[in-house]
Amino acid sequence: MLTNHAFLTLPAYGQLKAHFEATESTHMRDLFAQNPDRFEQFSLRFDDILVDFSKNRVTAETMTLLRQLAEQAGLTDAIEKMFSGDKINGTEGRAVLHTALRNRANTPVLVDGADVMPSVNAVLDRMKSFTERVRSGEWKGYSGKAITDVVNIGIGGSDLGPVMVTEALKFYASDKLKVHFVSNVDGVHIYETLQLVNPETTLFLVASKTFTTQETMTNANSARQWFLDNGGSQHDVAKHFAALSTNKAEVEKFGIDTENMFGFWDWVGGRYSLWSAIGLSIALYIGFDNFEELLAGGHAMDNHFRTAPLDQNIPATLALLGIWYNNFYGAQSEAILPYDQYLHRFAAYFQQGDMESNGKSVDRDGHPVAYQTGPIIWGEPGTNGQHAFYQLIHQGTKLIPCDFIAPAISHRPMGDHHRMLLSNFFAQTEALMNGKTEQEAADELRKAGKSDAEIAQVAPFKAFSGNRPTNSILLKMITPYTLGSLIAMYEHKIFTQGVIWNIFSFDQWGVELGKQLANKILPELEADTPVNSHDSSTNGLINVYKVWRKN
Ligand SMILES: O=P(O)(O)OC[C@H]1O[C@](O)(CO)[C@@H](O)[C@@H]1O
Repeated sequence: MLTNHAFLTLPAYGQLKAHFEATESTHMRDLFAQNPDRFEQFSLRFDDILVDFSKNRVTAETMTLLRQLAEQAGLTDAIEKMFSGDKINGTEGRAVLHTALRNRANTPVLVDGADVMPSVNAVLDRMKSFTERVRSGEWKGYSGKAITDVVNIGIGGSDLGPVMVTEALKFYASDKLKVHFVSNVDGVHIYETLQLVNPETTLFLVASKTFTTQETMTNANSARQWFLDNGGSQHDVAKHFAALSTNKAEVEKFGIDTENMFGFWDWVGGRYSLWSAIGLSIALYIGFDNFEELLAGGHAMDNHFRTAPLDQNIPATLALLGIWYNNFYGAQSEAILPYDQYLHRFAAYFQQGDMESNGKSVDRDGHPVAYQTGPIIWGEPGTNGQHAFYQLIHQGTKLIPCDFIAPAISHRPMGDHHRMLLSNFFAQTEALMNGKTEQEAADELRKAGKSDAEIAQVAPFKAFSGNRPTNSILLKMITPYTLGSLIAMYEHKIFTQGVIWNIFSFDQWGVELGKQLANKILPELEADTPVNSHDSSTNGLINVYKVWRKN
């Protein structure tokens, strides 16, 4: 278990508070003017990833104090505990070992005294041979045809990771196999997906750690019914349905041949499971070699996180910067802005990764926290975001630290597109940092021939305060390996913050209450008789629904 501490009483917290008060009004423009080496001093490289954090409201002293905060919170010890299989998920009594899933060094990792690596490798071997059989066409559907479409049915961590990675690595995909994802219990999702596929050539992957999740089981049942109604027989289900789960009993109950079950373990959190059997849709889509590259990239970042000193440690640095804004500047959110269309689901993926992990308000002793924990994560790919919400980032009243992510080389070089995209990537962080003074705005207007009256009227609106923090994460190219490293980098950032805030990052009790209430309401929706067992709002809504659904 992790060592507990009181975040607000860590000596470095008090020092940071005083440092914040003394430096809050410093403008990054001045920091850059004073220090020509700022980029070298405040950027880190890892393989083909450059993390430039120089456009943050920090000095060398800020970073030193933040690192002291991490040390005082026991980060080094916590990292070792996670990697070595300690049961750091305290409320569920579980180890947290997604790192073992990508442990390409194959060094033993012990849980309750037993090495998990042989089981990890055995599942990977089965995934490999299954992937090869499906991709080569050797695996046949019931009418003897090869598989052309894979439909992954899952939700949350059993969906978002595979969706994000298959989109991000589309360049590596085979054109013989399409992937589709069904997550929402809204029948529209499965209906529309089934319109696109043929039962003879479709493989359904039912992806659920627990195999009890309402949305997934409902969609899986509808998919099986559709399969049976459209030419498949009960006997043929084995050729068209596979399960990715930890729950063998429920898989059997559903009727999936356990030969077609790819297992994982309770020490894999749902939102950290793309590296496990949950990644089968990824392996099928991009091939097993590429899936292994993804694992290798994640493993390389694990080694970096575990061994690099704090001043060289990329995930820890990003985590500390996040804490600086979250706990001292009072920033409520962080934006993730990938300048790469293939990464268009990256922010959505880390909405779950971060918000389900660190959206907690009770510390590891079970006491309410008296400080802010996990931020709101949001974002869209650049340049679309620029034409939607960047106005608020540039000139709104809120401080929104942003991560800008871009590859130097595009997989699809089309004319000048990539250069234009990157000119926006570079320009935005420069603009957010520098801003534009009212005087500069007035000078521009004067040059454009505006009168003094016009200038006085318009210049205030054309001024930008700047001093808005950004990290620039420049990758050489989005390959399976770099993507693996990038994902692991964010995972460890989230972990580091959870350690410093003294919260449990690997449970998610907050999603339970809504599930329980939905289960209570579901039978109440059957009859047309009005309900009166809830508050007046809930009763009112249900009763209007009961009237309206009749038309
Ligand atoms: O894989 P399962 O068990 O279907 O769970 C799906 C998702 O539901 C949650 O438990 C809660 O949203 C997530 O953590 C998880 O990723």
